[in-house]
Amino acid sequence: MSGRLAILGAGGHGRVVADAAAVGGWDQIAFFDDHVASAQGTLAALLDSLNEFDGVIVAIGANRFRRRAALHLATRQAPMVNILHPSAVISPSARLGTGVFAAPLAVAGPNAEIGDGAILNTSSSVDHDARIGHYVHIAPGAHLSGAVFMGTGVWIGVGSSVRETVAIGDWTMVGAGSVVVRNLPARCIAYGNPARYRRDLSEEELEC
Ligand SMILES: CC(=O)SCCNC(=O)CCNC(=O)[C@H](O)C(C)(C)COP(=O)(O)OP(=O)(O)OC[C@H]1O[C@@H](n2cnc3c(N)ncnc32)[C@H](O)[C@@H]1OP(=O)(O)O
Repeated sequence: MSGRLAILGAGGHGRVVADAAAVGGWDQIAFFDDHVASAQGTLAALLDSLNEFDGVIVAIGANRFRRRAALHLATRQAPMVNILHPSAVISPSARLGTGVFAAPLAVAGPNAEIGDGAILNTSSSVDHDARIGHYVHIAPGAHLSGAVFMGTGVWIGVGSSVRETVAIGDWTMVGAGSVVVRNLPARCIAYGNPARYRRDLSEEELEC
């Protein structure tokens, strides 16, 4: 894919997405961010200049903020695209939503379903028949076995693994290095080996 790409989010994750986009052939890349002075402009500026871009992706690591921004852009018919690093291995039978990012060495297996705005971060894997909801983040080095189910906005911490067929409810955060062997409810924090429910997410955490 070549052309002009707008990335909303000029932080560390945005730069990872930009690297993948450049390797993948996008030749002009502009950052937009409300909080980074070096960005070309704010979200408002991006909304005003959408017709200058061939593609737009939201590169905000926090799942709720990424979702909010993507839904806002969708109301303005932004040309949302997926950025898949050329070293990512996506099965031909996997189904990807829009605004998906697959980092270097990420894998999505046969018949996997990856929701809008999901992040498959560096060297993570999502195996066959898994269903990954919208705005999920699979952090670097996390591995999901076959036929797992992740609700909207789930966060799987760096280096974690999830046993086959396990289901995790919306917005739940699984801590770094966890081993998930049982289903987890929505809107909670869980971690450890085996991963256990620790507490519910606070209203404040659910807002960020
Ligand atoms: C490219 C990128 O960088 S992507 C980013 C990748 N980063 C991640 O995946 C990080 C995921 N986040 C975590 O693991 C966090 O520790 C969370 C969300 C699980 C918990 O965060 P908090 O609620 O703030 O917990 P906090 O740091 O206060 O720790 C509370 C206790 O839990 C323990 N704890 C926290 N996380 C873990 C974990 N993953 N495994 C085991 N114990 C943990 C702490 O040691 C502490 O124990 P103590 O009370 O005995 O001292």
